[in-house]
Amino acid sequence: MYLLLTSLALSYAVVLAFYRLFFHPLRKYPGPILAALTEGYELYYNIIVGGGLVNEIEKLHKIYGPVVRVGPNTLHFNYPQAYHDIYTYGTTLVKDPGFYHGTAAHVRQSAFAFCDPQHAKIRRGLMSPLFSRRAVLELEYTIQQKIDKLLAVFWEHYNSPNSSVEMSSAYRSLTTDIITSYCFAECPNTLDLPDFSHPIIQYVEETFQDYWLQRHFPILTSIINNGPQKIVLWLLPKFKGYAGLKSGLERQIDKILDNPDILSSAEHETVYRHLLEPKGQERPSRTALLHEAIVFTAAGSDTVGNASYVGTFYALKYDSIRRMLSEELSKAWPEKDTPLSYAALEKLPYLTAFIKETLRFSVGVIHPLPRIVGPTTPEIGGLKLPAGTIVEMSALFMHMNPDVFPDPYTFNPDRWLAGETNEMMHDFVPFSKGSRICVGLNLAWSELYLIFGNLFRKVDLKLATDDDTIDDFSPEQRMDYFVVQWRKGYRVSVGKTPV
Ligand code: HEM
Repeated sequence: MYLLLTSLALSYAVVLAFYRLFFHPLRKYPGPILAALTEGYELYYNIIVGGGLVNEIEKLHKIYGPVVRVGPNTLHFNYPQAYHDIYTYGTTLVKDPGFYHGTAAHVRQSAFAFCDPQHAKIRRGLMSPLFSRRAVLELEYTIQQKIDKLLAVFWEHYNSPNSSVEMSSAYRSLTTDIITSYCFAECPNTLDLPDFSHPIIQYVEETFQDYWLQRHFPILTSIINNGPQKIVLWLLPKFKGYAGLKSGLERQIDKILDNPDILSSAEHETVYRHLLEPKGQERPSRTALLHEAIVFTAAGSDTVGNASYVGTFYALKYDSIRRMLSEELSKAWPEKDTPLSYAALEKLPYLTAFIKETLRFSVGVIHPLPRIVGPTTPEIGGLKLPAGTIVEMSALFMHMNPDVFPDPYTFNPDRWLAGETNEMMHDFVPFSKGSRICVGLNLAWSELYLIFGNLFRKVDLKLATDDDTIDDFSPEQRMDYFVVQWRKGYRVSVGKTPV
């Protein structure tokens, strides 16, 4: 019996391999044979190498050209027209369920994980009023309050010449408190821990690191959610972060469901209020509320935290950048103890160029975002592809395209100030494009203006270097866990600006 089953399985594998290599509609596209044969190629770079897929794809494009078969049924592109086609043909291309239902298995009922464009549109419609520019302008005080708190921690705990701040955790604590206050009118007060060691910071980082296990073994998420917690976490300790994040948010949601009046007494509008009072639509379930809350906490903190972290590094590494920021801010903001609004900061040309360069360079969501070609999808980058083909292009390849951004691996805000920037703006896609563009982009912009504005106006930061300090956010340092993570980090010393 075993012999029969084994020979059947082997025959199936041989026939499948033969089909994928010689009869598959993508057979004419170049790429490594192993990638054409099996999804194991992607698994190897995601899990065994550990966040290595984007770097590998970069190498593959150098060998095979602008279109590479990176999986049995997947093409990765490396030219702007293809990116624009994939992400703007709206509902004719959908998010790939094979990818999103695995990677986002822990948040299956969130807008982020919905692959059906209609479902995503309805859910996004419920939440988007909280993320409109108007709402962001009304609630910017929630951002300013947390920045003030970070600065107070700096003055109180890091004002001696021998102390230094680990900036990744500091920024992630700040952005966690911001996003949770903004979305839920309640936050874990991670900034109350002056060494920035609140467990939620680690939980979020670990949750992203679990993405590839979930992507390739989606059953793990069911086991973690439904099995006895202690045993499961003993067997799968990597998922402790996710379990911690989830249980904290569950407590918050249960409190609200038990006593919905809490929402009307909250300091300001919250995402729960929008979700629980849908006009003419079905109210999302407890699980859906939880899944949205996890997405907001993770997506809202990691991405802005990463951008702040990378941008600050270059402002400190290159004195000219730091000087330009300080001078512009001092002129526009003479009374630094009176807050300056986001609307005023937005008008500053150098700060704006610096933030654009930061978003270009830091590529927060670095993984290619896979979409499935539908029967009515027009050509992608000039190619007519069969329905069912998975197409993708990482934003990294847009932002590091030397034809549009000369010398792309140099951090250079001046590129945004020298003459015509239309072409760069067209290919500047930190938040993706089209119907699945980032929900939180208005909030992200305002956070970055307020964070950089306040820090470079009020704090005299200096890089505190040692052997472990990163010297460049270069390809060798980056890891692709859907979001970008870095192998090395940096610390800073803190002082007050003179006036
Ligand atoms: C610099 C900061 C940010 C960057 C670079 C960024 C980038 C992105 C990108 C590229 C996507 C598309 C993902 C995909 O198609 O799979 C996305 C989606 C999303 N982002 Fe952001 N994001 C940022 C900040 C935020 C913030 C502050 C929030 C706050 C709530 C947020 C919430 C979301 C949500 C809910 C989605 C899913 C949208 C959907 O699938 O329809 N993001 N983001």
